[in-house]
Amino acid sequence: MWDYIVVGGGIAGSVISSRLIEQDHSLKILLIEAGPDVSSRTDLTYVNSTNLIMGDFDYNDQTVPQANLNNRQIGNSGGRALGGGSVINTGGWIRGDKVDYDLWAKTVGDQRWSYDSQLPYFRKTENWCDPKQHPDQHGMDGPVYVATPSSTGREYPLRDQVLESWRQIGVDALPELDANAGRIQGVGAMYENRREGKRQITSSVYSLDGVTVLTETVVDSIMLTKGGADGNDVQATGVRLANGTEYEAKRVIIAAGAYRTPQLLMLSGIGPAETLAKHGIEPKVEMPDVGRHLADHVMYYMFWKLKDPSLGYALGSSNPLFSEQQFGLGNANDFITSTVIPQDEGLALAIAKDEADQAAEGKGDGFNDPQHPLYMENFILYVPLPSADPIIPVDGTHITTTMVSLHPTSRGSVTISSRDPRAPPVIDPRYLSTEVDRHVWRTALRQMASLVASDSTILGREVIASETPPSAFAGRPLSNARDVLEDDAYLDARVAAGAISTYHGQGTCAMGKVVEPSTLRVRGVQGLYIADASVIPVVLGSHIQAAVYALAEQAAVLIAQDQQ
Ligand SMILES: Cc1cc2nc3c(=O)[nH]c(=O)nc-3n(C[C@H](O)[C@H](O)[C@H](O)COP(=O)(O)OP(=O)(O)OC[C@H]3O[C@@H](n4cnc5c(N)ncnc54)[C@H](O)[C@@H]3O)c2cc1C
Repeated sequence: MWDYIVVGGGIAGSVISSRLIEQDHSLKILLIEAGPDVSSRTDLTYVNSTNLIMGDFDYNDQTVPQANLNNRQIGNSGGRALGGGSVINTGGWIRGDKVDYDLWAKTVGDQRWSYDSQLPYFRKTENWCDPKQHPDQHGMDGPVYVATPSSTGREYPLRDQVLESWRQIGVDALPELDANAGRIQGVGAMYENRREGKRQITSSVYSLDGVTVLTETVVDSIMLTKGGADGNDVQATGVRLANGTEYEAKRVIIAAGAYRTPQLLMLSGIGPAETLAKHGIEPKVEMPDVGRHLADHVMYYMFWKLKDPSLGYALGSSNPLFSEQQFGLGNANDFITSTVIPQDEGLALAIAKDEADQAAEGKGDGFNDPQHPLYMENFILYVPLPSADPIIPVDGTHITTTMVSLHPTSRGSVTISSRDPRAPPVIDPRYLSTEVDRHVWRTALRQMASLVASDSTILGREVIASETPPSAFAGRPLSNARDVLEDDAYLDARVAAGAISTYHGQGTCAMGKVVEPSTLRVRGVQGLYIADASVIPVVLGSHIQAAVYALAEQAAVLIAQDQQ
């Protein structure tokens, strides 16, 4: 009999297992991970690794066709290895804004989840590169090292022009360029959880000594018994593997991620009644919210041709700077810039339209809050990203702008396609299904045009020649021309044709609906807990791994304390 079985050895599962055994060395903990241990592989380690997205350790899920993205199926990556997302993710360390965490606490009615209450857990995770920077906000001796380009000796040739151009359109630098201190509006340094360029796999930087780890082992379902006076008390007693083996435990913690945690609940008989009935699964606890409220951040990028590539601004140019060793230690950008979408008439109209639609169609899920500040995140990468259309060689002629909508109000769902735990879940994020989200993207494209393609900025005047658009838009690049910026249909079409996922699925077993905020226990079930990205109840304007680390740190405390 195990004291704990943790299902999923990803970011949250590794942190929780590590912290539980650290609190009590006598515990018997079994951590079960579907993928292999890849900690000694070198083809995942550095920024130039090619075995990441769509590689050997990516679930490489696809969404169902997305109505507002030209019916495209959107790739939704997820790590399938010990370490989960930390094995293939990009390493951006972006905590998000205080207001999001405070909304989280308000939404679930529990101050444990406010920014100030989560701050000790953010700090517990971090080993910050600069001990003098906001020491009240950052941890200095946690397992995860966090670096900036400048702390690794990387300052890119366009750095000053980018900073100045943001200032020229009214976007200032954050204090100490720190976008991880509770405020995101403005320009901050790009933080990455790489140590001397190396990826930090969670299960390697958090010690699992004393934890029994089973890799390449898929859990089929949670074993549940029904008892009590009325026969309705449900108790988790262990897990059943896909190969039929059963392990008993006093407590089971599910940390299988935003797509596979709801899948596992449904396969165990916890979920919407009609889904369980459709697949012939014996219902144990009817819970319609399992798999609902899925949120994900949409990303969109564009390529910009430089006026004079010989100036050596982009990777692939003959600039000798880029051959220096430190330029291999992180992604090719200096800054992350978050801008707020103005609370103007356009936004008000979009909100009114969505409210009317939701009333009519009953689509509101209680978490959409368009009154909350809506942020757009912007990066300038000094290299063209890999792309099928247009194909841009890394020859120093182009840079990339990337945007991520941090507070989408669209919500989707995850469900199961079969009783097989290895079958991919059915993922429907319903990207851009609200007018607010479409309005946000139009506003963001206009802002990007004013940053890189207008006379108002150094970038627009001196550095960038024009956009190199996908073939469907050849002859009509994004520019600062009125006929482009005022053409909503054109702006919508650009995003519909090119938007992709940022792989930040969250909210599918939401706290306050599926799990108790004070314990992370699954409602109506003794001995069963969830702690991973699936429990985040409001969309976080972050890249969520920092939030998942902090959540898991606190989960290890709350679950250990829970006297059920
Ligand atoms: C390509 C990519 C890039 C990203 N870039 C960034 C970034 O730059 N910055 C950032 O902050 N975030 C980034 N993210 C997001 C971040 O990595 C995830 O949000 C995070 O990993 C979620 O943590 P988790 O613990 O909830 O789930 P995961 O880390 O996904 O872990 C879930 C684990 O459960 C295992 N599992 C699932 N089902 C079963 C089962 N039935 N039996 C046994 N094991 C199971 C999985 O194999 C997996 O290892 C990125 C993600 C991806 C995929």
